[in-house]
Amino acid sequence: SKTSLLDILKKWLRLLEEKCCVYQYYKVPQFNDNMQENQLYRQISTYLNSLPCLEDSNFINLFSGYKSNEINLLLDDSNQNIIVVDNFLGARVCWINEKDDKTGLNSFVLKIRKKDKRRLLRPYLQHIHTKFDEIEQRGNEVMMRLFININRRWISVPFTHPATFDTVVMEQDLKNKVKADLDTFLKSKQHYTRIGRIWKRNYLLYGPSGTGKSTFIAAMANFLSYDVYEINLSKVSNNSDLKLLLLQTMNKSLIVIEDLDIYLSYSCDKSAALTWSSAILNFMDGIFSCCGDERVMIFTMNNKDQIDQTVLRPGRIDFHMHFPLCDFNAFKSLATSHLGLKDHKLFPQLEEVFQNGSVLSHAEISEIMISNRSSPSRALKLVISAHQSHTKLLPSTTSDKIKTIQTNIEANVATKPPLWLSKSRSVRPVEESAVFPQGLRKSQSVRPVNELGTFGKESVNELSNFYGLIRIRSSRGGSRI
Ligand SMILES: Nc1ncnc2c1ncn2[C@@H]1O[C@H](COP(=O)(O)OP(=O)(O)OP(=O)(O)O)[C@@H](O)[C@H]1O
Repeated sequence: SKTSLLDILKKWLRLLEEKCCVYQYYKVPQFNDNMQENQLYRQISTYLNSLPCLEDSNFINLFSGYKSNEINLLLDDSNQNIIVVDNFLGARVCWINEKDDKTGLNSFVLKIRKKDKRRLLRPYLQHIHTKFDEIEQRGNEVMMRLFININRRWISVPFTHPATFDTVVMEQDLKNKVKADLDTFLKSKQHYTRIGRIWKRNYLLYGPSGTGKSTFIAAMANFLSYDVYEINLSKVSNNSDLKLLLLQTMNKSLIVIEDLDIYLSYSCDKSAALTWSSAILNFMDGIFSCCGDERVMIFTMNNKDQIDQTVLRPGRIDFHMHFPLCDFNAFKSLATSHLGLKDHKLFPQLEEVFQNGSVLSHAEISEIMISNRSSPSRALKLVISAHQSHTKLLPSTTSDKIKTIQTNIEANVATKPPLWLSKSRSVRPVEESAVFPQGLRKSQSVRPVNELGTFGKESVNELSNFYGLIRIRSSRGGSRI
């Protein structure tokens, strides 16, 4: 046909042109010799992926987009010799994707006619830079990204965590302090340069599990509109991998290491803790930490007492934030947001039980409220009873939780009846003839005791159900170097 003949002709013309006309080639590797990401490579990749002519390229990946009916075309950098042809100032420029067989690293090769090079090269690269900034700007408005490490590389997914400083329940003063600290940090580029310090800020968030540390990190990211790089240390095999990961992070980002105490705690494995300490110290303020600007590093821990205190000294950690168990004020905020309660007749009683000490995390109270949304009174009673029974809800497996609570109940039932186990709000009267453990009398209003003097299957099921609703983070394991 006419078109295919035209195509063949064009192809021949191109081949002829390549033979006769001298082209200039420019290679843009993805990484430099120090394995630092070449920003130009990133800009070109983003730019090429935005070109409508991408669909004319010889090999392209198709992905479903963010919206359900959207299809995105993306360069496949695992394949080599993919050609994308662009037009700039009336000239034809050609990009070829190459992959080094030995190292497996990618690069882009720009091919332009020699006669065009003076006129085109600089304005074209400037054009790519400007387009990249525009795309990033748009992207940031639409979507931030969460990066996670797979060994020595990052992969990313859209960051869509809805937490904000308004939704995180904590002391307002502390929230304001953090906001002010971040605001000052953002405006302080010149100050940091003047005093010869790297423009970064390190935070330590510490406290029991489920008190909102990770949620607060998400709120900080949303406040700053920064991408988040979450380093999973169990996927990092040594100090240089950690450096490499740091080198590949971008400016204006949050770099997070969660549960650092697991790796640094002397009580577990002293030599591993020492190795990690040195790696983390380098990471926090070593010479490598100066690559890049405007970064906030966040470390979380359950307990900061069992680790080498040099890790926590000023300069390494600039801001310490304690996340305690849920107190009465926090409880009231959760009751408002989760149950729509501003006040309740049980609040005075709740205030009293909280005064004797908090035993539940925000996560645990949230779950009680979420699973009893249809009955706020029941949710409040469960919180009261959990405090009264002084039951720690921390064992990691459901069967352990059930065992723990049963033991607690059996030990305490005579003095502290765990009413919160009862599904019905009214307390069932105890039969005169029933046999009760530990001399329980009928005047004591507790419910689920069977003839054998133990909690029946039904009660254990209730426990299972109750605990099943509590989302406690999986046991905090992880391999070490
Ligand atoms: N202070 C809080 N304000 C609002 N919600 C909270 C708070 N703390 C916990 N939550 C709720 O509990 C869940 C778990 O909290 P989160 O993961 O932030 O706790 P954590 O302190 O990071 O726990 P861990 O130490 O186990 O990582 C969150 O999804 C959130 O819904």
